[in-house]
Amino acid sequence: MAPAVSGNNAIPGKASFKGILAYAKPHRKTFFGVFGCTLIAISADLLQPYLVKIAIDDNLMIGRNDYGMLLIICGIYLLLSLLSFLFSYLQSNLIQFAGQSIVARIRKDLFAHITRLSPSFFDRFSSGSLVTHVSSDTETINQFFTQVCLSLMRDGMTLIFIIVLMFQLDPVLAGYSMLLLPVIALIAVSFRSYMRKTYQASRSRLSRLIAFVAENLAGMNLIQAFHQEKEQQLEFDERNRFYYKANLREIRTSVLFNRSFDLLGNLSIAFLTWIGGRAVFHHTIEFGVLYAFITYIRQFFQPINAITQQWNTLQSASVSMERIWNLFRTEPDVKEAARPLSMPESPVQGQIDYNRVVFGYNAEEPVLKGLELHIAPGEMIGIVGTTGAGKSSLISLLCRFYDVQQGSVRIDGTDIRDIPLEQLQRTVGLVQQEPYLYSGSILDNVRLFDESISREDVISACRFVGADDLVRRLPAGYETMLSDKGSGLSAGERQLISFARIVVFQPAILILDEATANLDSRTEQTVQQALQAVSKGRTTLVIAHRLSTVMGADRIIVMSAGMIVEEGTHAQLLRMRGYYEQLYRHSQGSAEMGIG
Ligand SMILES: Nc1ncnc2c1ncn2[C@@H]1O[C@H](COP(=O)(O)OP(=O)(O)OP(=O)(O)O)[C@@H](O)[C@H]1O
Repeated sequence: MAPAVSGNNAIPGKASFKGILAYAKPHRKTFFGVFGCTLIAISADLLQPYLVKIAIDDNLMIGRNDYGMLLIICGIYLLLSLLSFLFSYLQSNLIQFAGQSIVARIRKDLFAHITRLSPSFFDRFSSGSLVTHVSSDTETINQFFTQVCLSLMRDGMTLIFIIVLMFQLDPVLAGYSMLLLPVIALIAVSFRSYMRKTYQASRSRLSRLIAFVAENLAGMNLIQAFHQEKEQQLEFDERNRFYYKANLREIRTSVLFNRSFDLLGNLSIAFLTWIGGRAVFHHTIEFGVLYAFITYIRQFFQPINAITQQWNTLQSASVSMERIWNLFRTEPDVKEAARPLSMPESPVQGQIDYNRVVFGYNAEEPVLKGLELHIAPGEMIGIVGTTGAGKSSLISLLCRFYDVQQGSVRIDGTDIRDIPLEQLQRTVGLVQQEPYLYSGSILDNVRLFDESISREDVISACRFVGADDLVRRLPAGYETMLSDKGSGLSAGERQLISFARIVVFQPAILILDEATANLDSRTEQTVQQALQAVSKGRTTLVIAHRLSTVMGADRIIVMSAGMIVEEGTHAQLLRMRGYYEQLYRHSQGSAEMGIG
């Protein structure tokens, strides 16, 4: 499995925190609003026990029996409750609005950034871990704003207010209560590191589980074809069990922590009732003060507990921030030139030069070793060779999925690294063995959602490649919706749709990667005809395992171990009696035996 973008043990860096916080800046006013609402809601909440204390000490206990005053106190109490309700509601809505907006923006930028990354990045990172970053990591950041920030603000303020009110009521009792602070801090700190570990273990196991499911779903047909269901099930069970155990451990720790806090809270109430009760007996404090104190001490634990409970979220948020920030910092390997040059000829002629190209997926192991290849405008080149010879690598370089390590690839004399990426993408059209079809209509799949291309252009392109009849036979014609990479169409039909794309977008250079390898001979014929039609007037490179696909090419190059070992027309190569002739004889044998 590919590793996560950054390890789970990543130390939350300042840079990542600052970077993510920059997303919160436009919402400064909202955060001020939240602060204001919190201040009003807390004040309203905390004044209530104080009111009861006034009612007890200044009215009930001294036998004043002032009904009017009692009624006013009850009225104010009710009003404070309403205020607290209203401003708490406002505060929650405001913080949710800010959090959701921030995260929606991060998700948008993240997705845009991922789509700009080079194929080498996707070689390294599994789609499963990327799904986790875009979905759950951003959600954790939302929790950071809506839970951690809110709790720090609300519970932090509550704590300060309670301490002030306690000292104002009775400094001695308040002093006793403060004795509890170090005990609370000790418990919080001792649990902290353990909780962090359990949390991280559970997160990394969950991300491994998600990645496994995503990879399995993507390759389900292969798993079923090779009867790997049992093996995969065993592997899944193992990962599932690991996650289950880690999750249970995390929950157990968290419950133990919370219950210890409850226990401590109850012990302190007992302690205060003892000390305060004695003081009431000795008339050193009033009964209302003791009542207010007991109420405050209950409320005293709540914010501390709430803040420490946020520790988990803070931990996960810092890990998520670090991972997302690392992703943002990942630069595409293939970059736009600092000063891009446009190709001199317009329209593009389609001359291609590979000049002493050295390339490898890692620098130590070159796949192409000083390759030299020159292709004239409009020429059709067939590329053949054994598996792993470097055929796909050759065309990946022309599409600039990767950059050469030495030498250069040029189109019409311009190094492709100097050509603006968008112009290069328009110049080089690629039809892969398994053309990618999007969820959407046939119409949109041909014009790649480019509304500036008319329906008529799409229809005439389909007619040109011989796909019009097949599209019209579909239930909704050009509006037929394809789902799941066009699973309703045959391989040949998907191929024809991708040819129609080429006709619509008119690239000067066309690349076909084993485009007809999967087709039956009748469909192959249709596709061959389409290929002939599409390749007319443009430089075409065709990689084929079936020699029949490239026999008519202007030139065939034969590759082996990253080098061109033979080249010429079909007839010339046969006359050489070399590598190509062997391949040809082998393919003839296979055809006679009904293979390939
Ligand atoms: N993304 C990649 N990361 C690392 N190595 C790769 C990658 N793609 C290909 N290779 C390696 O580079 C070498 C050349 O591969 P390439 O796909 O270019 O050969 P090919 O001739 O197209 O083979 P095939 O006919 O099997 O598709 C092989 O050894 C292959 O294992």
